[in-house]
Amino acid sequence: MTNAQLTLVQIDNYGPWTVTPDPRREMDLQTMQSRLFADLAQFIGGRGGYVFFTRFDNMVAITNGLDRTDHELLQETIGNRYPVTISLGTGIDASPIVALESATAGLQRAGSAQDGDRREVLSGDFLSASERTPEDVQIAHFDVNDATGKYTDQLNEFDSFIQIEQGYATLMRYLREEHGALSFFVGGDNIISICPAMSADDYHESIAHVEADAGVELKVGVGVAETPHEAGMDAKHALEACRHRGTAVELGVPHDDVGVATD
Ligand SMILES: Nc1nc2c(ncn2[C@@H]2O[C@H](COP(=O)(O)OP(=O)(O)OP(=O)(O)O)[C@@H](O)[C@H]2O)c(=O)[nH]1
Repeated sequence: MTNAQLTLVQIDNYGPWTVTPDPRREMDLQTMQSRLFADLAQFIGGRGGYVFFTRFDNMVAITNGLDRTDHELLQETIGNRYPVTISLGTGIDASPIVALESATAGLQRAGSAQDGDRREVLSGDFLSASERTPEDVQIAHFDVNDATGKYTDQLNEFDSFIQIEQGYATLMRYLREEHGALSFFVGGDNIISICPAMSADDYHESIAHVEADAGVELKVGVGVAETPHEAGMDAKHALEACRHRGTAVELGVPHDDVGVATD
């Protein structure tokens, strides 16, 4: 059984800040948001977690392996270096969406995202070392089949983007509704999902649904481990196994099983 620790990252009072005293230059906001995401990715990724940019003012992380002290340090270092602060809510559950619901509830109980005096909230629980197991995190790494040949080398960038986003929209909704999984576009033609304990059949059905609904063909590699980094690396190796074997779904392929490089 999986046991995901999710962290909701919310920029405090960001809406008002973007227009105070006057609306700020959009490219300055984009620069700040993407630098903040880069710093979160480095901090959380360096400790074995994954963070996704989602809407930038709110970001979702899977933080198995990060404890309360790590979260406090993250708030402190962002507060020291940025013109904004962040609140963090955590939740733990076998179902990723339930974990995120409880992470969200902690912040919502403390006040609104746009309360000027609700700052640097840290709410929720953390997995203790003794609770952690090698089955806690299931990561699925989806990739569009031959995106280069079908889209990038054929269509202009905007029409390629529409195709990829349609596949993403269909997949994210299906996995959310059928399995309580959380899916994030990570660039190119790649989608990474935080999943509960799902079977190969579940993944085959997900891929079939996206092909039928959006006309986008996917393959997926899946990894299971104690931390997002380890599960995510196994998922990438499993995706390489799909390419080598011509399969649509590969689960937990050992690194040396398909003649691909190990990390
Ligand atoms: N975030 C992320 N992006 C990747 C990764 N691998 C590839 N990409 C992106 O995906 C794009 C397409 O690469 P591929 O998926 O390898 O190419 P493809 O044409 O779809 O070919 P096949 O996947 O082999 O069918 C690249 O230009 C990158 O932007 C990855 O591991 N993570």
